[in-house]
Amino acid sequence: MTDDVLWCHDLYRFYRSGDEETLALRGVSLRVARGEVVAVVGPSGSGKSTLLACLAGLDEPDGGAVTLGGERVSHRPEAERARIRSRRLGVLLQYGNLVTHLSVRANIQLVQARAKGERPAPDDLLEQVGLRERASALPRELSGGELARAGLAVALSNDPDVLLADEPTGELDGRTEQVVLDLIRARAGDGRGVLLVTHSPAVTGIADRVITLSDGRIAA
Ligand SMILES: Nc1ncnc2c1ncn2[C@@H]1O[C@H](COP(=O)(O)OP(=O)(O)OP(=O)(O)O)[C@@H](O)[C@H]1O
Repeated sequence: MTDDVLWCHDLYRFYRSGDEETLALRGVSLRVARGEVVAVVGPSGSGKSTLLACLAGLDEPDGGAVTLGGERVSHRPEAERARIRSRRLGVLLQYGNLVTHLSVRANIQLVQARAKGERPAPDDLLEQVGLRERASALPRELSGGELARAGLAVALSNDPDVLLADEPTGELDGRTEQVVLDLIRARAGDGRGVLLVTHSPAVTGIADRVITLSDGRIAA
């Protein structure tokens, strides 16, 4: 029994277009232990988003394996990957994880309808991110900072073992950034884990470990 809440071994991902082949991941292995926040940094094009998508089971690696909370997600049919994601994973993506025609509260309820087990009350989640008053708002009615916090509430609404986030603080002002970072850091308590992809020193500042990707590999 491993203590790792997220684990990947020897991940490879190739992209082909015509005769061109890009090796986006070249044998990436990493682990996130329970209670740990890990940040992944690296220059543009180094493979960070590809790695995040493979870890989330949103993309299928060409080689290697991924496990989430001890369950293998790689090399499984999409329906099974979706089931594991809905129970174990929260994903916060740079370009939003909200359904545009649903209110913030309805977005949370949508994720919760697919998840099993203990689920936090939507209004409690919104209270935590300081958006209780905006529960009925549509995503387009929110400011950038409110949208980031709503995205975090949605990512946490299935009470996930693992939170994966791509540039979670984007363009936020300093105060909102701190609120979001405090919530993410707190998320790694209770035996859960967080993996963040970022360019921001403020974000790497909350990490227990920082991993550098370079040209699809983990740099020494
Ligand atoms: N769908 C795709 N088809 C072809 N090549 C792709 C595709 N997605 C990514 N790539 C290539 O794979 C490599 C890794 O891209 P990726 O988006 O993972 O990097 P990144 O580190 O997240 O970059 P950034 O910091 O700019 O977001 C790049 O060379 C990119 O051009």
